[in-house]
Amino acid sequence: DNVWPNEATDELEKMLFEQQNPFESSLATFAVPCSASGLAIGRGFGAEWIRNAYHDMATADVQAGTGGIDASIVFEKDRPENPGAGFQETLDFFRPRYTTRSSLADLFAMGAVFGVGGCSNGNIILPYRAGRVDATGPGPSGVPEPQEDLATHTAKFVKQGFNTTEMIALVACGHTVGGVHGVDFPEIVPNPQPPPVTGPFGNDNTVFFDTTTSNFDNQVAREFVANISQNPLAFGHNETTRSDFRIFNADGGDMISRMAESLDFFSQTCATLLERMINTVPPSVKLTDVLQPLPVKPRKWSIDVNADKTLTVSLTLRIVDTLLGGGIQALVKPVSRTGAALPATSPVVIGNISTSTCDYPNCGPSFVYLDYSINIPAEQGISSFTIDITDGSGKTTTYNNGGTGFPLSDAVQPQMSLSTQTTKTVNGVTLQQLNVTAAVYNADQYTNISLIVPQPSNFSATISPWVAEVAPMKASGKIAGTNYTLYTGSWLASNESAPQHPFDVLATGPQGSASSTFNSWGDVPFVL
Ligand code: HEM
Repeated sequence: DNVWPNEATDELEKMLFEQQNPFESSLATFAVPCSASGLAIGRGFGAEWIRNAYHDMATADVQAGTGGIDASIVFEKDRPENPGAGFQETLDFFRPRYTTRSSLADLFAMGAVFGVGGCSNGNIILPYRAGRVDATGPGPSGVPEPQEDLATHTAKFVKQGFNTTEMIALVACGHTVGGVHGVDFPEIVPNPQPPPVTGPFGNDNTVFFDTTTSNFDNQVAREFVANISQNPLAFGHNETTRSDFRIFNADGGDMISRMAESLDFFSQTCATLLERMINTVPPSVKLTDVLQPLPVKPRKWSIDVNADKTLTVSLTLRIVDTLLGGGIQALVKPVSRTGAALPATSPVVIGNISTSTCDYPNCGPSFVYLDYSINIPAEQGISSFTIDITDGSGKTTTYNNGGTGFPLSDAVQPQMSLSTQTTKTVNGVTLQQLNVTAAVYNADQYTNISLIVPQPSNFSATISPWVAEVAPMKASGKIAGTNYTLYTGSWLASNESAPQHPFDVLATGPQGSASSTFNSWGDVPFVL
């Protein structure tokens, strides 16, 4: 069921669909337009991300059920089969989004979705599933290299799960964007190529695969079949490295001709094969259903316990804009801790209403963000809400998150205005410190209340599994007239490059547990 919350998909759903949102920079934006980038001349993010996904997948052995999209490429960047800056550039770009709720392998797969979507201007939208598991070290080698012969390439693709026809198609799909960079392949593209081009990020001497390098289209096939191709892997001066020539002719030229003849056939073939490519994972890894945008999704929320014995629920809802029909009639109906209906609340509108749109066509719906400030007696509290949305024709529909309402627990809540980010210098090293105060309802029932910040298990590894670093929290006062107790705890980073991974507050005891998870450091004031 497509309901909220869902730890496996919530973060990824946000990155996939909220492409131009007012809260944080979008990953997709960098692949749009396909030609633009902050990289050296001749390089583009879309092309790099597609190649990155293929090289990550290429170490798969589908028969043995190993490898696939597992981010093992980050441990394999120094291999001769992986030349060029593209893999490091891709890693640098996606690593900041690597969390307990978004594996690097899932991010790499999403990079391919953005590359294909952005470069095809929305003509090809790869369905996206989550759940890939990151490798903890390198896999066996397996990426095809241009100087290898056809038999070697065919065997490598079979190992990856693709027959000869599929190999031809997949290579054509990959080599419709980007090109061969002379700095990395001087034996294919002699360095320097006249005329020399310089730019702010340098020139890495690229010869593109086709004349529409920034379009994910069938031009690479059309030019190949017409014998007027600039593709250095097809007609380059170095015959040994003409791997595209050998591969495109592997079936006598049948498949590449069909791809050249019809853009629709090309697009459908690439959609099918690239989807299979990003979903190549060991059988032990279970991918989720294809991610669909939630019609209504709590985007940000917090609950403050006030001195006047009330709670302020601050809630930002993300709503598919077509549901609202241009208006903002969307009434939130909170439900108390015991299940009683509380007064309905309209959105607060100050200034312009925030929206989010796609970076390329067909990526998904546009959204409207509505803010709510809901005041509730602390004694009643909140457990969930539903929302009544009235569309442009005046019809009202209730959204109840698949029947149960949207859960919002007030049992454990960080109080951001009482929390701080600071630094502490230990042995000359400046370390980050997070000081969190949380309000806990009926705290007597818990034996342990702690602040949890996930951190890399190995700071010297490129990536490593997360470990939960746990800092105890201690009672620091009661909020008079309520059943809330404040708990305070501090987490000190163990390393100067500690990532600001979202934090949890967890209360456990013999009668059960309660938590507030995945809180953003950005909501905690920084104090010098
Ligand atoms: C026999 C199989 C293949 C060989 C020998 C091969 C070889 C190459 C070479 C030598 C380059 C130039 C890289 C650089 O200069 O940085 C390249 C670029 C590229 N390849 Fe392949 N490739 C193969 C299959 C694929 C497949 C299956 C895909 C994806 C589906 C793919 C996607 C790309 C992309 C997108 C680029 C452009 C990268 C950029 O411009 O930064 N390749 N390939």
